[in-house]
Order: sequence, then C-alpha cells, then structure tokens
Amino acid sequence: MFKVLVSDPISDMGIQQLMDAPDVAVDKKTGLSEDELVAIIGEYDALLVRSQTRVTARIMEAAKSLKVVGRAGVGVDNIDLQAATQRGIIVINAPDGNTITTCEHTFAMMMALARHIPQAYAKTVGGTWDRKSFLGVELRNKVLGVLGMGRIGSEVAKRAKAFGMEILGYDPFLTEEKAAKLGIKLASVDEIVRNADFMTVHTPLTPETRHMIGPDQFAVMKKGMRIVNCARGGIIDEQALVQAVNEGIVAGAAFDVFESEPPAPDHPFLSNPKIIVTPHLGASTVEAQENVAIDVSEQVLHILRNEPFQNAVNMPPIPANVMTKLQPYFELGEKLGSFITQLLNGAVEEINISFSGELAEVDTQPLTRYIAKGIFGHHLGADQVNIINSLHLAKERGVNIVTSQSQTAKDFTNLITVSLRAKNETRLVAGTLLTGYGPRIVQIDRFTVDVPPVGHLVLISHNDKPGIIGRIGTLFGSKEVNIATMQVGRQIEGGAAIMVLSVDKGVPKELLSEMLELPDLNKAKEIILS
Ligand SMILES: NC(=O)C1=CN([C@@H]2O[C@H](COP(=O)(O)OP(=O)(O)OC[C@H]3O[C@@H](n4cnc5c(N)ncnc54)[C@H](O)[C@@H]3O)[C@@H](O)[C@H]2O)C=CC1
Ligand SMILES: O=C(O)CCC(=O)C(=O)O
Repeated sequence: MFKVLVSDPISDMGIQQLMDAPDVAVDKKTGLSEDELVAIIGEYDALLVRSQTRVTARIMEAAKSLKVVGRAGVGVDNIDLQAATQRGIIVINAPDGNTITTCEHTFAMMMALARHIPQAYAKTVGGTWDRKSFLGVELRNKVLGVLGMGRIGSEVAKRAKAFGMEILGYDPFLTEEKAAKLGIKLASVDEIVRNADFMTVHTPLTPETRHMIGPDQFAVMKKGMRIVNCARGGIIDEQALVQAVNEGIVAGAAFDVFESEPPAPDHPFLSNPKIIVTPHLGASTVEAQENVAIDVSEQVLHILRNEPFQNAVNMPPIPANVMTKLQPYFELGEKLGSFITQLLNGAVEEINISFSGELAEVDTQPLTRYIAKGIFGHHLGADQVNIINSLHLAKERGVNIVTSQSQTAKDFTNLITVSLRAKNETRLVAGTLLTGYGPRIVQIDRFTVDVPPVGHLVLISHNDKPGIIGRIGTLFGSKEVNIATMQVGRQIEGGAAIMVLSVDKGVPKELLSEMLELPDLNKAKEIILS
C-alpha cells in the first residue's frame, strides 16, 4: 500500500482518484510546521503540496520512502529541487491547469485598476456616496504590454484583443512570425515601458527577470501607466514601484504576489491608495484547483505504480551505462547552452549541435537534453527546465534541434559545437573536455579561444589595435572589478578580434556602457555561468 500525504488545502474532487485507488492510502494534514513534517514524512511515498508547504532539504532528508513530490500548480519555488534530485525524489507540477484562471485574475486586476473598484467599494460600504473621485479609463484603444508570452501571457493577450487593446509582447522565445499569428506586435522591454498604457508580467522569477522593471525602467516609463503583477513577487522592484506611484509616473498598480509572502503589515503597498492587492489568489478558483489536483494526482499514481509519467521538473535517474560515458560532458553541454543563449540577439529559431571525436561513438541524446536545458533554462528559469522537459520545451516553442555526429574533432579528442540561429544572426560556441583540466570553451563564432566556462565572463568584440587591452584593464580597475583571466582571439593582425575576460564579480551596468565608449571597442556583453 502506498502512503500519500496531502499537506496543503487541495481540492477533494481533484484528489478523488487517489482516494479511490485500492493501492493508495491518503492522509490530509495541513498547516504542519517543518519539525512536524520531518517527524512524520518518513512513512510516506508521495507528498502533495500547493504553495504553502516549504519542502526543504531537511524534510527530504527525513523522507526515506518518498518517491515523488507533487505540486498542484506551476511554480515550484517552495520545493528544494536540488535536494530532491540528489535524493532521487521526482518533483512534478501541474503547469496547464491554472492558466485560464490566472489569466482571468489578471484581467480582474486590470479592470479593477482601470475603474478603481476596490477603492470605490470601500468608500461606498463605509457610507460615502463618492462618484467624483473614481473617474476611470477604458481599456479600448489602450496599449497593453505583456512581458512573458508563455501559457498565461498568451491567454491574456488573446483576451485583451477582444477588449480592443493593442498588444505589445516580449518573450525571449517570441519570434515575429509567432507574434503575427497571435495578432500582436513583438517589442522590446524598453519599447513596452515607453509606450504601454497598461503592463502585465507573466514570467517566472529568475536572476534575469528579478527587478526587470526597476528604477531604470520607471525613469523612461510612459506617464500614467497601470501595472499588474500576477506572476511572482520580485519581477517588479517593489520599492521603485512605490516611488514611481508617488511621483505620478505610475497611475496605479495591482499585485497578487510579493517579494515576501505574506507581506509585512507595514509593507508600503498596503497603505498606498493607488496600489491594490490580493493574497496570491491568481490560481484560486474551484475549476483551477480541481484541474491542478486532478493532473498532479494522475501523475503521482503513475509514478507510484512505475508507469510512464509527465511534467517532472527535476532530473530523472539516467541508466548507469549511459551515465558513465556521458556524465563528464553534462556540465560542459549545459554551460555551452547557457553561454550561447546569452550571446544571441533575437528569438532562437533553430539549434544545431554537432558531437565530434569520441562523442561520435555514443548515443548523445541525453547530452542534447543538457544542452537544451542550458539554452531554455536561462530564460524559463532553472527550476522549470530539466532534462526530461527541455526537448519538449523546444518543440512547444517551435524551435527545431538538429544534431549530427562526426568522427573528426579538429585538434581535440572530443568537441561539442552548438550554434543558434535567430532571424538576424547565427552564433556559435564550441567546447571540449580536456583531460586533467576540465571543460573549456575553445571557439566563439569564428574565433579560437581557451576559456573555462564558469562564473562571470565578459565578451568583447573589438578591433585588433595596440593599447586596447590596457584601456580595458584600466577601466575595470577604476571600477574595482578584478579581471581574473583574459583571452584574446583574432583571425588576422589588425582585424576583428574578441576578448573574453573572467571577472570575480558581477559587472556594473555603467562599466559596460563606459566600455562601449572606448575607441576600437564594438560590443561588450556580460555572460553569467553558474
Ligand atoms: N498568481 C498565481 O497564483 C499564479 C502565478 N503563476 C506564475 O505565473 C508565471 C507565468 O506562468 P506560465 O505562463 O504558466 O509560465 P510559462 O513558462 O508558460 O511562461 C513564462 C514565460 O516567461 C518567459 N520569460 C522568461 N524570461 C523572460 C524575460 N526576461 N522577459 C520576458 N519573458 C521571459 C518565458 O520564455 C516563458 O515563455 C509563473 O511565474 C508562474 O509561477 C502561475 C499560476 C498562478
Ligand atoms: O497554489 C496556488 O494557489 C499558487 C499558484 C501559483 O502561484 C503557481 O501555480 O505558480
């Protein structure tokens, strides 16, 4: 008999199939502390949670029989995925079941903002008949900026069209063709910030999306914008938003999610009359809660019964024979994917991967999954992409992956070459595993280099002229950014060249902009590899 613990309020209808299963016993115990969970988790084979239970490494450690953690929803930020993977515990989510509900909540928030509904309600029930203070605006003919055109963002865009809005969308995987199909306009974050009347964010919270709307964006924002966040707290810088509201740049904001939940009683959103809030209710409808509970229960049953399953968000075990041959290349593959996706300008349309030398002798499919994980994980969030779902995510986004194998690997015993094609450019990176030295990037576009793929790198395109290295060194020194290593690659003397610096910490934005003012320096880009 499998034992399943449900530790958050999850729809009874949704988990009915688990309760009816003859080989499963379900216990519902909500509101447990970490200590209480640690004390009992050892007897369970599966744990079902929503977003309240924090499934920590300590809980996983005590979970000697646990095979699966099921998240009835999308975000798995309350689950320590690394600890789960280390212990071979599969984590699954239910990514589709609450899409429409969250999209509808976004609309409810947008309309409540446009017509001051919460404020007007509070005054009316307080006994004041005030019709003057609440002059609203129509949605019709307004520009809506959507940051993150995944499941929820796309549904919001569809509905906004029905309201007669013009939609500007941005997503690293949105091409002009896909945008045209959706009847929206592809735009940059900057264009959205400068032109939208309403803006809504639907991205995961990743190092790249954290504070993607912050002081720099508020400084150039169209005056009177209204902003909605029903995705994750922290995508919009909360302090900067409050300032922008107080300065009249932002006419109103509606937040369902917060950097820390629940927000502290003195959180500035809670006392600002132009900011309306809900307590993370995006997914809270009868239908969505049933959908996600049904989806997650179904997959949990499959896993317990050793049947094929879907929606795993962490790493599955890999057969031992495949592991032995390919495992040393996994890190290199993922890093190459992350590196090249950060280099590419525009939405990726095709991925070409070639495995050469001794890699031509094995089935490299698992390695392809790691490369795709690096490519998609950078934008979709490392916690959302794994080697089970990385190829599926590529397919879902219409990105073709072409792989090839070749016995010869130039001067190396093994070589992985990854190139990404976007509308206006194709970028390439190649890497090898050097015995005794570890992974190395050995080619970037047409230049030969020798760079360990780790930490903070700065890639600079410049003209091969005397003095440039000194000028860059001086500039980094003046900003107290230490250059650990420097690699220069060129094809001919005096021609185009690249420089790859590895630095000890993140590069301030102003340093990148100042660098671009140096003579003979054409482009500079920071690339972060964990
Ligand atoms: N408030 C709530 O109760 C709920 C919140 N959510 C949250 O909503 C968010 C979106 O969920 P889904 O649409 O289901 O996810 P999704 O994975 O389908 O879409 C997210 C999109 O964000 C894009 N993205 C990543 N980095 C970006 C960047 N820098 N700029 C622009 N776009 C970027 C990705 O390419 C992807 O297409 C997630 O954070 C999820 O956790 C989801 C359900 C309920
Ligand atoms: O379970 C909930 O209500 C939270 C939903 C959510 O934020 C998600 O699915 O990402």
